[in-house]
Amino acid sequence: MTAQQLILRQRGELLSALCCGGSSEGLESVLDLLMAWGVLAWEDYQSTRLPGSLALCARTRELLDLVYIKGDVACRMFLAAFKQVLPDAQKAGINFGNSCIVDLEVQNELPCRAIQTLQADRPSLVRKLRGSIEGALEVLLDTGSFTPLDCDGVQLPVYTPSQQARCLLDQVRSKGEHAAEVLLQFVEEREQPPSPSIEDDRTIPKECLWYQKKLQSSLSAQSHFFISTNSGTISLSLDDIYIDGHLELAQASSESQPQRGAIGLEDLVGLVGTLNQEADTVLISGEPGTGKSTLLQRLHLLWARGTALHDFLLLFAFSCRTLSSEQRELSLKELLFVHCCWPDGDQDQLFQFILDNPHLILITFDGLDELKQCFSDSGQRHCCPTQRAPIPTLIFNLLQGSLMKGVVTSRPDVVRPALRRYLRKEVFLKGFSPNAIKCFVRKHHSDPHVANRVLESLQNNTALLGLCHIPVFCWIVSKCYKELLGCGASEGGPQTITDVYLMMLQHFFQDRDCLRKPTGTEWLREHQETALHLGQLALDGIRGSCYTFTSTELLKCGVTENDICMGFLVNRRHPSSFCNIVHYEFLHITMQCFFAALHIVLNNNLDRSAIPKIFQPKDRQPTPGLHRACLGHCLTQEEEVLKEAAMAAQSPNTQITATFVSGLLSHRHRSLLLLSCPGPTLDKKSKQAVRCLSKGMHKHFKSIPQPVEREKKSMHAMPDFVWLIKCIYEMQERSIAKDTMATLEVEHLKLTYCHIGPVECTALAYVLQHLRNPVGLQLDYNSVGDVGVEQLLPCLHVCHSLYLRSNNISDEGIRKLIERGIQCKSFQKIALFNNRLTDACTQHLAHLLKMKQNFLALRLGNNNITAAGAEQLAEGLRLNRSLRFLGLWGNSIGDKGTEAIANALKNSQTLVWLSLVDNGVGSTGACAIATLIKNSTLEELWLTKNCITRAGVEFIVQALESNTSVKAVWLRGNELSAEEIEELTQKEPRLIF
Ligand SMILES: Nc1ncnc2c1ncn2[C@@H]1O[C@H](COP(=O)(O)OP(=O)(O)OP(=O)(O)O)[C@@H](O)[C@H]1O
Repeated sequence: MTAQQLILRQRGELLSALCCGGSSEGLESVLDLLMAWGVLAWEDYQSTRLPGSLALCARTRELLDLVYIKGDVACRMFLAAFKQVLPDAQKAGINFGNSCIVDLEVQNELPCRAIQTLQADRPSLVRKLRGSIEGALEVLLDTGSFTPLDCDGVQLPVYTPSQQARCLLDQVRSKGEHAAEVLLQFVEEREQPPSPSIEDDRTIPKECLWYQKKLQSSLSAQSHFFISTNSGTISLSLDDIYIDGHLELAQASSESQPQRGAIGLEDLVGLVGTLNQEADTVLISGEPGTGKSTLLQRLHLLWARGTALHDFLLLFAFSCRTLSSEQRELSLKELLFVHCCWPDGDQDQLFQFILDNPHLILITFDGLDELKQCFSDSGQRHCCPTQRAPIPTLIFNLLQGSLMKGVVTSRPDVVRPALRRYLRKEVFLKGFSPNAIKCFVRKHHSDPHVANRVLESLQNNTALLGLCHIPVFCWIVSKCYKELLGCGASEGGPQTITDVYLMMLQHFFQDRDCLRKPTGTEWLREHQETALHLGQLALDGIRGSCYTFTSTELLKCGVTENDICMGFLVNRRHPSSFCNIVHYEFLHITMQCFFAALHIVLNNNLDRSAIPKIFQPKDRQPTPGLHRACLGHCLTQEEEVLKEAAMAAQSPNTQITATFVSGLLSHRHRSLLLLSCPGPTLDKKSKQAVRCLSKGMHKHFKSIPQPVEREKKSMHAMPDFVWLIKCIYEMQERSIAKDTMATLEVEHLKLTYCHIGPVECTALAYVLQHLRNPVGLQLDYNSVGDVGVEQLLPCLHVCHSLYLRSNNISDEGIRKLIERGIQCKSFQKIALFNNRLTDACTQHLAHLLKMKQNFLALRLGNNNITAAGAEQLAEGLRLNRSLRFLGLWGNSIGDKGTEAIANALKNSQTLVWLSLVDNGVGSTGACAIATLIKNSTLEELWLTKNCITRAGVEFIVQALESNTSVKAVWLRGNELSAEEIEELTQKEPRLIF
């Protein structure tokens, strides 16, 4: 089949592979390559971009048409580019034929002009520039090649670093040859001089190259897992399961530029997102099970294969969990060689090379939260690489950058300001996107029929779909697909995390019982002993922050060979032990928490205080890093009990355990547990848990300060608040949610930066829907996403305002939100600043404005709305009689969009605030705004950072002559000279420049 036919036949698949996930990065990278290879001319490229409003799918279709028309060679090149750019999961199932090898003869002749070089080297220039946009702009400004306005255009906060780099290249091209030369020279100068670099093998001792090979093969081996099943042991490679998770820079690189950009693995140790040039540590933080360890393993594997982290000669990988069990003091040399990889040759020579070339060494620490001590920089300063120190001291000094570069992963709870000071950058791992879930399921099930059925059941159960954003839950759901598909539609399928883990428990137990499957709910009773043994081990571990166990510890808890064979424990050979000591771990820490919870619920002889202890809120904890021993001397006996409880709560894993306890004590699982535990005992435990939850919530409510005069009563949720809400959700008892919410009296509920994803949204909606009076729900700067929005719908009727700034929401999420919002009487305000909205959502927003004549505020700043979207929005604005605030800051509606909006609003008798900041508005737009000013109720008008000239401002001045309501018109950053500003301010003091 020819390449042309392949493209035609697979148009749908190619389209969905390039568009799935909503990110244009795949398409843009394909375009970069096609331009570089000379398949597309500049004009062709432009046709896939113009008009700027084209949605991703439309642009992709445009490209497919273009290459098809260009003939078979172009199609071959397209397929080659596609194959090169997209990750495996996205190109699965696509037939590339054997025609997709790049035909180098088609490439451009060697470029002789700078502009041609920009095109020919586009893919590598994008890579090089994305971490140094600011530097490049500075040089272009200094040489007069760029104006400040050009710079602003490139640095639009909605752009990811790669998009900024492409925009920069396009802008430079439009400026001509000189600008292109300046940029190329800048790039050349930025490239690191090759001082003892990996490229120059001759300067690297043989010893190191051998050691590198050894490290590489050890890390490659670690990417293979051996799983025992009934039919024997199967080997699974990381390649077989890995799907890219969503990585996001935690903070903006500069205050004025709130980067929302998702980044790729390659940017983890690159320049992108650098906050502190002096620091050498990169932190990857993420909630439990979001895939931090897996991501590190992937990074290690790519390094071992030579496909990533090219700048590092040696990579040392450590697990804090394993290091925690090391009691001895070690030197850096011992840490590297004993705990990671033993050198076969001359150790001293190798170590000296490491010390002399720290820039070629990368150290990774997985699971900082699993160290028994919190990070501290106040302890012993340790700079001598051969001197011994306790393991935490050694790690903390490495993280402070006194020795070499490092990457560290951690759950966010334990990342404290002391550590942040030493971070080069912080990156959040946010789990799977909706598309990644699909890819994961498809990769997991080679039978497409099964994969489709699993995906279908997820679509029909959005609570479960929400859970699947956390990879570990996605893995369980995929693994237990038979149990999942076995749930009839009427039963609804798993809804809570506890449901998912119970499903897994049943799956593992029944997998072993293949010859004699217990029926109905008997499976747990059949395996009660195993559950109790493993539960005891798990609980002891959680209490002592211990996640690896020796055979002796297993024995102490009564764990038998048979229990081990159930598959919940995996064994790991301790790297430091030459004496072959085997350590056991639960498959995942959340599984350890689940078993600990199972033990608390099933064990009839447990201490009465077991449940209150695990529900102890975090603020009762001792200062982080404090040891049992230090507290012991100075406390009374009563305080000792409190201390015990506080210690138990110290680990975030205790909270996860408490969440599972709540779930297991839910009425829904009563019939299952009754076979193993007497009813009265279960009732007692359940009452205890409910009491703890209700006490915890009331403590929160009591802490709400009285509002100052004329301010709303507002509650800023503490992290424990979200956890308590999740526990209530796990219990699935509406009466508890109702009773709790009956006493909450606030007008505003603030949950910004609380790591709220779809799972938390499900729980929030479950509880908040019982609020007595509507509130403003502020969820800014979380990871709600489209699935989270859908989960929030049940509580929309009790939200008068919904704030969802920076939440990775797309048009689809907005469509669903509005569909429901229209039916909610109290719903009056929405803030959607910095999401992924395009013109495809404006028709829905217009519909909302038409339908809701009590709607007050619509804030859409920093999205991708263009003139076409503004025109659609205007349809709604024209028919609305209530809107007071309209924010469109940082979109690109231009003059045309401004005319449409101004026209639609010119008879508004309610609008008091309008922002069109940074929208490419020129004097034509200003003229339209002047007509709006004439007879409107507007009080504040924001037109900062546009391209309005004096002529445009004159229209506004004239309009203001007959208007008394307007108090201020902000015009900073437009195209006016200092003299013009002076003169216009004299004329109209309400203009602010
Ligand atoms: N990117 C991924 N691709 C495929 N599967 C993944 C991915 N990330 C995680 N998983 C699955 O989820 C499980 C848990 O992931 P992992 O242990 O990496 O999470 P974590 O964030 O390190 O959790 P914790 O904070 O509890 O240690 C893995 O064993 C794997 O099955």
